[in-house]
Amino acid sequence: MAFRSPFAISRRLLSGATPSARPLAWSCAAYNKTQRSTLATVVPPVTQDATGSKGPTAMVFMNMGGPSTTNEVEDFLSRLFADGDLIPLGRFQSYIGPIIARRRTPKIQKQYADIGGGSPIRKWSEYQCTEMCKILDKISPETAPHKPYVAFRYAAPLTETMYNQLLADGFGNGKGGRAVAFTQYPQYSCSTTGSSLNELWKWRNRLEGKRANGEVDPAGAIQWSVIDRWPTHPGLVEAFAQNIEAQLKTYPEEKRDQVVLLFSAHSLPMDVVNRGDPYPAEVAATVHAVMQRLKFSNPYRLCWQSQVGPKAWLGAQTQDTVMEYVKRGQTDLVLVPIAFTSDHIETLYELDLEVMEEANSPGVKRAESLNGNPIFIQGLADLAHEHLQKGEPCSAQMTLRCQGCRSERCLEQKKFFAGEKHGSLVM
Ligand SMILES: C=CC1=C(C)c2cc3[nH]c(cc4nc(cc5[nH]c(cc1n2)c(C)c5CCC(=O)O)C(CCC(=O)O)=C4C)c(C)c3C=C
Ligand code: FES
Ligand SMILES: [Fe+2]
Repeated sequence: MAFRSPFAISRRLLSGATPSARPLAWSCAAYNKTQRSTLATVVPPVTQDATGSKGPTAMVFMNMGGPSTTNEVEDFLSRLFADGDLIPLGRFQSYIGPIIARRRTPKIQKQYADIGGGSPIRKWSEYQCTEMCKILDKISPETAPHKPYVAFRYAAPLTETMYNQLLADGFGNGKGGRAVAFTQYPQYSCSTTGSSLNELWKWRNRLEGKRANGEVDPAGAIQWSVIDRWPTHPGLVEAFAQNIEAQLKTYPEEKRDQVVLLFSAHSLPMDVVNRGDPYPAEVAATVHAVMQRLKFSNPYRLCWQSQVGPKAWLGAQTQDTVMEYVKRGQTDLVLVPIAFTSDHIETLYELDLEVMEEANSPGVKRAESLNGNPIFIQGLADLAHEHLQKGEPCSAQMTLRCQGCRSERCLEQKKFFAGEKHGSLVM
């Protein structure tokens, strides 16, 4: 079965929205024609070739994704509400999920319409991954060429599509090859990165297991490793810090150091927090590292946004925080989205339209998202390079399940990605 490159599909949808004037090598039709057919036969196992390279290496960016057009909103929400790792609805998930998704669709469609007709996450993910791979080819020739892939959890290109593409491109299928699952959530949550890894593990077993009566033959299978978290990586911290500094410069010098920095992250339901999810602590670690880099120049707080439904969620909420400080007379505030690496509905709609409008004060501003920031993309390449050189399957943190976790899926997935070396430690 022939699969179109997920990147080629995106170019059609976004029609010229790619933020680079240069052509994206991996999405170029000519490149696909020549390179893919070659790749399909020559992907070597992870032994060094005559040039000294152990490549090609597939670099797979994992994220939740978003609807590129308003027509995709219902499918996006249906997948999201079908995900028991994100929204556990018990035995009736497959019935209740689609009902909630359908009822929520018009409201969310309107929000995407208001931010320009769709989520920019696909455009940015493809750009960031492609640019990172170009840098990696230069700084890590021993694992070159690096091939960019994107695997989204709830929107195209889905994990299944990406995996089929990997196989079509000559990875796996008895030929081995190395692939890195690189989460684009800097801070680990079982509801985000954990869910993406569960999905990747599922499709690995389904698609590679086809070869030998459902059993995956490890000899010729893709060799996976995982970049599972990077909350304090210097490239991430530097990019955030520079964006904050740029926004602070827009205030008059005499009151610049009195501007309050409000770091804002997507909230988590309290039952997920109490289960022991690592995300709140890792978000706090990012905030602290950024403030350390800024030499604690300004007062700051961390607050939480985008709670959905009637459950208790981690607070204080971003909107309440802004309104409370404005009410107290603190009208110079810089909002800093700290848990996502590109713009999305939470920044473009919730912060820029809802929060800013309600605050109704010119002193309330937002730091730019990382998007195509070259410092950030260089940071991604450095991080990937460090990972490739280390040769570890994942971080030590991956071997621990949450204290309250009862999920067999989490257990098996973690054992798999922790690999031979650390798999026995998973508990
Ligand atoms: C680090 C980021 C995120 C965490 C943690 C997270 C947890 C989480 N989210 C929901 C429910 C929904 N999230 C929705 C959209 C959405 N979520 C994030 C990020 C995180 N979510 C983003 C970036 C987006 C928007 C994507 C885009 O296209 O811009 C939605 C859909 C929108 C809506 O219906 O309001 C839901 C639902 C839960 C329950 C949860 C933790 C368990
Ligand atoms: S819920 Fe955290 S490891 Fe399973
Ligand atoms: Fe969310």
